Amino acid sequence: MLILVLNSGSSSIKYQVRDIAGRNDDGVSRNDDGVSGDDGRNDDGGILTEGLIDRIGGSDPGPDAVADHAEALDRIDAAVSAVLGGRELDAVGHRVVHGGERFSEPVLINNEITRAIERLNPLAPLHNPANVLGIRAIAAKWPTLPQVAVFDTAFHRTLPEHAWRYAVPDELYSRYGIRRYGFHGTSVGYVSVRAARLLKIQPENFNAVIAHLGNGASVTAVHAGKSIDTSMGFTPLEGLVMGTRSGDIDPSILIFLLRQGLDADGLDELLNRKSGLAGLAGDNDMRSVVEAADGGAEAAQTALSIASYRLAKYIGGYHVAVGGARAVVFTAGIGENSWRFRALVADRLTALGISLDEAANRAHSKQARVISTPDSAIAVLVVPTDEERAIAEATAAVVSPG
Ligand SMILES: Nc1ncnc2c1ncn2[C@@H]1O[C@H](COP(=O)(O)OP(=O)(O)O)[C@@H](O)[C@H]1O
Ligand SMILES: CC(=O)OP(=O)(O)O
Ligand SMILES: [Mg+2]
Repeated sequence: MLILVLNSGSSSIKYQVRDIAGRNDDGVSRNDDGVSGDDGRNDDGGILTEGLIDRIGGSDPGPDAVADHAEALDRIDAAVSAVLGGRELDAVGHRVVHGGERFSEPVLINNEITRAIERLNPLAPLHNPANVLGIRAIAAKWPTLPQVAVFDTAFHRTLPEHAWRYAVPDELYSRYGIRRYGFHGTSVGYVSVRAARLLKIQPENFNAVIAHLGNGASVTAVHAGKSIDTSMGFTPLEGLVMGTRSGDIDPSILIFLLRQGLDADGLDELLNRKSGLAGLAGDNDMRSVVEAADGGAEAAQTALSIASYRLAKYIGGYHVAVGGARAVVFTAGIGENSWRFRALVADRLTALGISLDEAANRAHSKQARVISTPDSAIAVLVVPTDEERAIAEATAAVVSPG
């Protein structure tokens, strides 16, 4: 079964065409939890083509600059047509960031579902609009092709009420659905299973803190394999310091700024697009921020310090929430690639008895691996995420169940 997966992030679209049946023909079985192999190994079987179009709408207009998600989709269409060579796609699986209260499982998309996803746009302003654009572009091009939505929020449906409810009158929840939803769930669920297997722990017995650090960043407390708390909330703005998002701030700051004359759009722009690393250091890309910090730029050094401190505080809290984590796991763009940022975070966790193996932390690798010393009280892992794979398998299951 040929599945095209579209993963529209805020600054990038990752795409992949996977042959799900081909993988099974190769003798690799699909496990119930959607992760093949029991040793944390990355199994790349079945990928026909894949690509990443990043720095969409970025500030530096290079020769390969991509203006927006629509232009990115045109490029993807050309690349995919070239490898299909006359074969036809069986389905498209979309990463959809916000599923609201309604969607807790992957669903087959129709016009009504697309409109429901679109109605959630205000709750994920950097993401759902891009997701909807992708769904409509595919429907226009291949009107009969089944499309499936796989939601970032679904993995967090296990949050207990003390974690999902905000301390505000119930009307805000009952009338507007204001609660913690949590995001990056497809990634965190996948990474959690792989991390557990790497440590030879049954995934359903695994307690861990998982940090998904991309342009958007969140950290999740996993207890017995399930999400019990997570740093993103009603929208993907709460929690950690991100590329362009502030993460946690005192809500009174919004009230103060409203009274100063800033309107809702202005606040949205300020906190979702002009804050985080971009607001502190003038650049949303971790590579540039680390480079600037190394070059002596104080604003970049301060930005790294604030971001690593914020994450370390959450890790300490979630270690308590899960009743003692067996592992702290880093994943996504920054988590997988920035040894500098991992070291800054780990340096703040010595009170938990965490110690990094410096050489292992610095080593370049695409493999899931342990980067702590053997005597570290909690194992520290880098586990590459594979949202596309998880989405392809969920899509296949919806399109041809059983
Ligand atoms: N080699 C690297 N070193 C440091 N940071 C990196 C590296 N590669 C990617 N990143 C960072 O990863 C982030 C993007 O992560 P990604 O998971 O692709 O984000 P998203 O899916 O939200 O677009 C950016 O901040 C980028 O700078
Ligand atoms: C939910 C979210 O922030 O996603 P991303 O990290 O892809 O921007
Ligand atoms: Mg991402």
